[in-house]
Amino acid sequence: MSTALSIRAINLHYGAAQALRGVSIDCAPGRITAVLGRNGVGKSSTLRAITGINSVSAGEIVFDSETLRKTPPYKRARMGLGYVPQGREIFPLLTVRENLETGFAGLKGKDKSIPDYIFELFPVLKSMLGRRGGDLSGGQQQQLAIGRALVTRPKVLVLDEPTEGIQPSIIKDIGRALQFLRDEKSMTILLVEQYLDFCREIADDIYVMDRGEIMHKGPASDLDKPEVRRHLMV
Ligand SMILES: Nc1ncnc2c1ncn2[C@@H]1O[C@H](COP(=O)(O)OP(=O)(O)OP(=O)(O)O)[C@@H](O)[C@H]1O
Repeated sequence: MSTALSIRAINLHYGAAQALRGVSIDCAPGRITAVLGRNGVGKSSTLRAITGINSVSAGEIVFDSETLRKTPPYKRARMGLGYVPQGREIFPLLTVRENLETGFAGLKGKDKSIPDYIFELFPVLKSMLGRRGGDLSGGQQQQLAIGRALVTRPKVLVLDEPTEGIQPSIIKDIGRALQFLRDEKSMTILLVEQYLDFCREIADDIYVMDRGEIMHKGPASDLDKPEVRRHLMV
């Protein structure tokens, strides 16, 4: 299988505590890969290893045929790795437009624009361009965080729990947006989630984590198997 992003047997430690144990994930181009697992099993740590925020203690991450070793997060972003962090992390005092423009940092002069399709996906951002990020609802902030990542023109989009704390109608909009990015923009998407129904609806491939390890990988339909759900029950 060809991959756009490949995580190979990574370990990650916080001091003496090991958070990831030999985690391997392959993201096929133009598909949505979802990583599921309960709280604290290592989903965010996996994404932070991919983006370079946290260093791995073993294994490797291959993106766009390049092995990322000490590559800092801003260089990974410039290479085309877009990241939507858990909790959104938008800038509350900047306007919506300014938040989106922070995505220009790694772009060449002629590319420094906000693609129109972002406003087609999330019309609310257009109507609120002059408002401060902090004035937006949680769901609107999530749309802004996704929009900001799209401004960077990512080849691979990585999202940490995009449905967390968000109302159902906006979850639907986000699901549709991710499917559009996959189907119309051939984007490769990796997301971590706890919301099973969302993953069953939009994901192609799933990985299930438990206590720092991958316990299962397969098609999204595997979410109906009792032995897979066992790892996800609280
Ligand atoms: N900065 C940190 N320092 C020390 N331990 C950490 C740190 N971040 C995470 N951990 C620990 O590493 C383990 C994995 O955490 P991680 O946040 O990756 O899990 P998660 O599956 O994303 O959970 P959640 O859904 O709650 O975000 C947990 O035991 C957590 O307590």
